[in-house]
Amino acid sequence: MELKSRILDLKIDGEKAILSDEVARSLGVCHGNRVRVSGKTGSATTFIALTSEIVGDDEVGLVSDFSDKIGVVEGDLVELTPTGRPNSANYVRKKIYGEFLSREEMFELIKDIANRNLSNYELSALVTAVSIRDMSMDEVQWMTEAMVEYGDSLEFTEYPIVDKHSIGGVPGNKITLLIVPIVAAAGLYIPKTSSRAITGAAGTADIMEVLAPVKFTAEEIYQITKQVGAAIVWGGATHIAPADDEIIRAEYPLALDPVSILIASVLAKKIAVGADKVVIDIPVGDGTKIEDRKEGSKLARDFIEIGERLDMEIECAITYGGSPIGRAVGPALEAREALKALEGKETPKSLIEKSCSLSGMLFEMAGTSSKDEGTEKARELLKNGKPLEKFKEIIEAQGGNPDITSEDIEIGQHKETLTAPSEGYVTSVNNKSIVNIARALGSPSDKKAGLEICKKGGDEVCKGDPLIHMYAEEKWKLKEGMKEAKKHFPLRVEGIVLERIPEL
Ligand SMILES: O=P(O)(O)OC[C@H]1O[C@H](OP(=O)(O)O)[C@H](O)[C@@H]1O
Ligand SMILES: Nc1ccnc(=O)[nH]1
Repeated sequence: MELKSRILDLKIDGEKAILSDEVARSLGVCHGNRVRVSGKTGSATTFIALTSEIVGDDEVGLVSDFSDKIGVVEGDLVELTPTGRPNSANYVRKKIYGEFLSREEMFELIKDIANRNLSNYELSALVTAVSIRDMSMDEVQWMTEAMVEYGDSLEFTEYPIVDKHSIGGVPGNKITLLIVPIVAAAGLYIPKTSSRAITGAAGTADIMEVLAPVKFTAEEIYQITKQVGAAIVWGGATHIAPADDEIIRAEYPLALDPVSILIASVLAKKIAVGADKVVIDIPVGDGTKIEDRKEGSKLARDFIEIGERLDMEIECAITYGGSPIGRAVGPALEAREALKALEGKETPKSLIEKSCSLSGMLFEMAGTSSKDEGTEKARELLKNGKPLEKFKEIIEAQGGNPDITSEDIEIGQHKETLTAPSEGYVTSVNNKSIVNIARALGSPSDKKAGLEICKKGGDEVCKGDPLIHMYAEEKWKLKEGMKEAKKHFPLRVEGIVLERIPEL
């Protein structure tokens, strides 16, 4: 069908051709189908979005980056031909029905994901299918290899290259901002790529972005690491394992992160940066991705097995994740808490302990400290301030301000406090409610939004004591955060006698 082009100066991922309902009906296509658009000098395939509000029945709206690509300008006539699904869409259907993919099929699937040939619907279906059906260890291995294959890699010549990664799922887990400078301060290379938030309120890339840019090419990450020994960047901005970030974009709105995709997601990034010694943090506990410790050990064994198959030494730390790490949740608040810890200021012990233990594991794996002495070495380093200096070097190398202090970090101007409804003891802090409140406040896209937990498990409270300070960049979001907190109260405050049997 021939249609007149209307160029739309928009930025949309995915659907780049906009049709009226009438045109879609006569072409026999619906929202999310694929269509080939051919102009005088070029042609390409894209997805369709429908709206009769923007385009007429003799027109096709083309998003400008797409029209540029095929050399079409406003008013040009273009030919539209509906195209079928790629083979890889059928592999998604296979996963829905619980079938296993061959190596070739997995590579084709991941290649199409990296090249954005699958629609958002198909990606969501894949994530949902794998959440229910899981994948075999062979499939996990092939997915990891394919993610690396269809992306850029770093090629270091000196080893070891160490790395750490958390599977996420526990709010406030800003430990990467401590571990990377601690480890690099001891002279090890650690080119750390992180994702943005997946199920949480702030991923490491979101937090680091408060202090410095995080979008770099693979070559730039290599150069920064050679220069200062470390980097903390967003994996999704590089062309490192690009399929991973495409999948994460489908996971985020569903708050789903199935473990088999998670293993591939984490390890592909580690392999692509050339890491040969890796520590994986597996937080377990109520409201995390892995609620049960046994399940955590099984995941650790799976990580180690895939690591062995791919020539990478992996050790896992099963860590306590039943309540948030530290007190701050949200990009700017977490950046401030991490910086405070590096500055040697008063910060929650659990944050320091977790960061030093995992850094210590890396020291022992790399052979820079003997067994059982790694954690102590990390503590000593932290005390003598070298990691703070190293962190400033990293910030500067990434284009941020190295002179920034924790006090300079701005927090959302709208503030409200959630107070204790009764006297008693805090018996638990609910991870999921904390994340939902922080997201309602605007985190992670509003960097200054988030919350500070004043009381944690075991703390005694009087009626009216502050429990959580909430911060937002916009007033209406503060109200949303408060509404969320009242709907699902994030802390349990109880008396020491929880129940009396028989009741009075
Ligand atoms: O949003 P949820 O799913 O909680 O966690 C995702 C976070 O966990 C990992 O942290 P790191 O890079 O090891 O610090 C990821 O890179 C990401 O930043
Ligand atoms: N699925 C994932 C969980 C945590 N980190 C990642 O990079 N990916």
